Amino acid sequence: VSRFEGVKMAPPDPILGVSEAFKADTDDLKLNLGVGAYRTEDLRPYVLNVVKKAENMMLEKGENKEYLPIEGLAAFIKATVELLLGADNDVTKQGRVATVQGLSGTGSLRLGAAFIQRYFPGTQVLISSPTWGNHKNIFNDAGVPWSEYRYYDSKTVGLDFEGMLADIKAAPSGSFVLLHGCAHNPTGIDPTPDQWEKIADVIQEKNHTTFFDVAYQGFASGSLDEDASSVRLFVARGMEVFVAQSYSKNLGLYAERIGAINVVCSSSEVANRVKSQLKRLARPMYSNPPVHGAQIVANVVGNPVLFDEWKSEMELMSGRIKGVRQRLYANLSAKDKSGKDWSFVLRQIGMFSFTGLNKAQSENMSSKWHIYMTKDGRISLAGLSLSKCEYLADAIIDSYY
Ligand SMILES: Cc1ncc(COP(=O)(O)O)c(CNOCC(=O)O)c1O
Repeated sequence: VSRFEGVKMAPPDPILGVSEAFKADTDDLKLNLGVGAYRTEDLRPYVLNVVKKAENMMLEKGENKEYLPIEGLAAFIKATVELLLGADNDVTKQGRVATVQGLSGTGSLRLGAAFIQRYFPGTQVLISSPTWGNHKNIFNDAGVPWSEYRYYDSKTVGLDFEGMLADIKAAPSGSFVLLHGCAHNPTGIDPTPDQWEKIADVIQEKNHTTFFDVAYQGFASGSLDEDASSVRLFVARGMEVFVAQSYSKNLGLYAERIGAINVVCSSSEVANRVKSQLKRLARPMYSNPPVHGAQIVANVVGNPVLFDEWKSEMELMSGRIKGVRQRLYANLSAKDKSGKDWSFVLRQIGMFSFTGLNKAQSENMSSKWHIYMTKDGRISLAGLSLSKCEYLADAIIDSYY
């Protein structure tokens, strides 16, 4: 008898498990609106032109395969913090940011969580309700307790701003507050600039520390600067913040696992100590990070021509998603005779639309219409083409009523 008899089968991942179900479906009409991965109009994965050009540069130059330092590739670290805070940001110039290359957004969140567990054992992190499916797993496995702040208001299909502020205010002083920098996943609902100011006020009043999760910079609005404005607002106020970054979406480097954890500190002396402890946590976790994705980011950002081309490709990707959002809304409002207001589909930004479909209704979407989405009612518009919007609208209306 095996020693592992007691090991039970794990449940399928709420997001990646949807893709498995999609693959098993043999119907030609099937649509995968589960995983947040960009597809072109003909529903194929997209490798950005700038990524191909950067890789050609690397092949010509010839890269060795030596270990990177624990903190990652120096050129990447310089590029990633400048993208986040702006090239001329004095916080960067003052050396007040501890930046360590992470295994994409997930690994960067995990490293930040490990730091919190080590230096603030028992202190909780507040996460939005709902939030990205993996946030709870990351903090659970890092041994960081979490509780939820109200975020989504199903009545208005908008932000429960009063509830959010109240819950952040009610939390014990010195809690960590996880905020999506832009393109909230799964709701697609972001605070307005004025609301960000009020959120910063409460966090400062309570001596909380913000943990920004920035997985869609440049992908939500098409502008790198606009999508970083919430982070830059908090940093401009002199707040110390954690920021996890990911290049999965905006540079399409999903499987390269490239991201960073940044800790903005009150002085460079503190930043150096924080960075040394982040490295100390990374070393026994994975020792040092992979070079390929870091080199691509460094080459794209470090080359003005490629950087500009990247910006236009991001506008193209976010523009295509805005187009399907509008087409979907047009079909929903034209077909639904009940007079329901579907305009929330237009107001939401980023890769996702939070349809308000419940678990049973989203199951009807897959069983009857072969459309795959997460059980919380989220659909990834990145997996939708203009030509499929009518079919999707029919399915949503059929499932909704
Ligand atoms: C908010 C957020 N943080 C972090 C991440 C981390 O992604 P990665 O580890 O690939 O950088 C993601 C990626 N989402 O995954 C796709 C999906 O929700 O269907 C994310 O959405």
